[in-house]
Amino acid sequence: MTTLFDPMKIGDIDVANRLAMAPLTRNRSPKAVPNDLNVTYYEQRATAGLIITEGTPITHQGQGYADVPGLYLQQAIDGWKKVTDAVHAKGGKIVTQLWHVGRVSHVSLQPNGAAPVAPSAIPAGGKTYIINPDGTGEFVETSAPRALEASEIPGIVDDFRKAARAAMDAGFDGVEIHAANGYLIDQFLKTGANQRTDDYGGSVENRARFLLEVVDAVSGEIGAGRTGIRLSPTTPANGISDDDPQAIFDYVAAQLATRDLSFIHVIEGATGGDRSFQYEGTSFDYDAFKATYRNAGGKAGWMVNNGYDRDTAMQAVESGRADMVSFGRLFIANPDLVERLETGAALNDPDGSTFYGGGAKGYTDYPALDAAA
Ligand SMILES: C=C(C(=O)O)c1ccccc1
Repeated sequence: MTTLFDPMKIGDIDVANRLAMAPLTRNRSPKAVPNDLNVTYYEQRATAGLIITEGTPITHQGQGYADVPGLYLQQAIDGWKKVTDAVHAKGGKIVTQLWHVGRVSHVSLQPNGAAPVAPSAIPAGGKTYIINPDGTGEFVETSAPRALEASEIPGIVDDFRKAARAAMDAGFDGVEIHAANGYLIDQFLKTGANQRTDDYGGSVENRARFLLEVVDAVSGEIGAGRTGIRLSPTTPANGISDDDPQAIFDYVAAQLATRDLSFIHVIEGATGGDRSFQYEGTSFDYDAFKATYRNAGGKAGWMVNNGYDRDTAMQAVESGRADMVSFGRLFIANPDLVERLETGAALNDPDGSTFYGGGAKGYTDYPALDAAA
C-alpha cells in the first residue's frame, strides 16, 4: 500500500516523499529580492518531498503585496539561485509559484502608481499588505482595478513564459502556476470577477482561455513535466466567487488532462479555513472533479490542501484519493515536518503574529527535533 512517505515521480520531477510545502507568503524579501534569511528558511525545510515557494510575482504589475520576492529582476534570479542551490545541496526539490495578483493590489505597489489590472473593473473588496514610506507595514483596502484590453492579454501570457524561463535559470526544478485564491487567473475563471463580453468572458471555454494560454506558454518554455498548477474551485479568498464552479472546473480538468502536467494542486474549500465552504447556491464535488481529470487521461500527481493533519493526510494517500498532500502552517512551525509526521513526534505550534513581515523570529527560529533533544 502506498503511504505518505513513499517516493514518486510527478511528471519529470522525482520526489522523496508525498509531503509538499505549500506556497506561503511571508513578506520577508525587501525590494522583491530573495536574501540570505530566505535561503536559510527554505534550506531548513528541504526534506519536504517538494517545496513550493511563496507566490513570486512574474512582473512588477503582478505584484500585490510588499516585500514578496519576484522573478523579474536579475538580482532576484541571482537570489533565488542561492535558495535552490541550498535546497538541492540538502537533497530537496523546489519549484516556484508564478503569481500575478490581478486586482488584488494597491496603487503604491503598481508601476507608476497605476491602477491594478483585472478581467473586469470589479474591486476585490479585500485587503493587501503595503509598506508605508516610514517603513511601517499594514494591511489596506485593495485599489479599484481597470479592465485589461484584449490586446494586453498576450503580453501577460508571455510574461508568465519569461518568468518560467527565469525560474529554470534560477535553478528551480519546475514551477507552479498560481491559478487559485482569487488572483488574476482565478479572476478570469470565475463569474464574480469576469464579466467580459469578448473571447475571454462569458462561456466556460472563454473564461478558461487565459488559464490554458498560460499553461501552454509555460509548458512550451520549460516542459509540461515541470509545470504544475494550483486551483481553488470554491475559495472565497480575495472576494472571488462563481455561479457554477463544477461547470468551469470540469471543463478545466478535461482540458488540463491533455497537457501532461507535473501536478494538480487543489485547495479544498475556503483557503486556510472551512473545508466545506461552497459558493451560494452551488455544491462542488471534489471527487467528481478529480474523476473528470483522470477519465480524460490526466496523469499528473494529484495534490490536496487545506487543514490536513497526520491522520487525514496518511488516509488521503493510502486511500488513493490523493498522491500528495501540501501543508502550510505546519511547515512554517516544523522545518522537519516529514520526520515528525513519520515518527509521530510532537509538533511545534505556529505563531500567527509572525506569519507576515519581520525577520528571523517566527521564520527561521522554529526548532527541529534534533535541536530540541
Ligand atoms: C499568495 C497568497 C495566496 O495564494 O493566498 C497569499 C498572499 C498573502 C497572504 C496570504 C496568502
